[in-house]
Amino acid sequence: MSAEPMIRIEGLTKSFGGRSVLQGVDLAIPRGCLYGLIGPGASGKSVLLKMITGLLRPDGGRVVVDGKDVHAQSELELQQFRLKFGMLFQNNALFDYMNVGDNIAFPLRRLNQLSEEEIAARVADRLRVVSLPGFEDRTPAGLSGGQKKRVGVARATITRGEIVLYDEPAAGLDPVTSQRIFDLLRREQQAANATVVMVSSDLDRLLTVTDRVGMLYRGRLLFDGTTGEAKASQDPHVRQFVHGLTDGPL
Ligand SMILES: Nc1ncnc2c1ncn2[C@@H]1O[C@H](COP(=O)(O)OP(=O)(O)OP(=O)(O)O)[C@@H](O)[C@H]1O
Repeated sequence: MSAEPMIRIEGLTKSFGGRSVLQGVDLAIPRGCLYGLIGPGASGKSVLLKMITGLLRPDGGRVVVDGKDVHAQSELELQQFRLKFGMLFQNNALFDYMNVGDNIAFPLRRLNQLSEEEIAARVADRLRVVSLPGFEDRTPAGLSGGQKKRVGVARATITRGEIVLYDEPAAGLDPVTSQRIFDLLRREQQAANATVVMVSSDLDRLLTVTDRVGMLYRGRLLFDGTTGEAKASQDPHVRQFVHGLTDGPL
């Protein structure tokens, strides 16, 4: 890991309709790190992910990704910049009118760099990695929830983006399938040495794969540290949240 973080967030603020969501968030995510972003519902985790990609503009502060001030870019530059990312967003459903292969190939075709043969080979490789070999011609409607998520992972990693963002990658899945998804994301992150930011409310499983963890609470980053430090934290908010305790300040 080099000294300059892949993602540097400084004094980030955001309000919606007069309601403050982020109140000065500072955060540095090292290169090659799998970073888990946690916090109670509506604490701004998804908002923060969207700001990292430039999909949402902050009211104040800066997001610097790979040395570039994200929100100082023009819309055209931003479109180019977003190609750096793989993304699996919470409601980022698959396109029902496309088969599985075309869904996975979609971000790669937008790059417009590879031949159809190369794209087909990459899609087949991704499907093998997510244990769905030969699923190219299937329709998303005919897949289970877990299979859809795995196709989503295949799509998020097909461009070999240096940065991959996952918002609730295993929501709604059974415990075994969830753990398999987290293990898969970890393997992929390590194989590509990617910088990954992952939001998940499934803390038990999330913390089996993270290097570092940040907790958002009341508009601020209440905690930032290694996974071990998060588990051992004596801060009453962090402790209650990480261990899922009913008694405490939350
Ligand atoms: N585009 C928007 N317009 C108005 N309000 C928004 C918008 N996006 C987010 N919000 C509000 O910002 C707050 C934070 O939302 P966000 O989705 O980031 O929470 P979260 O921490 O990801 O929550 P959860 O764990 O419940 O998904 C919420 O109160 C939400 O209603």
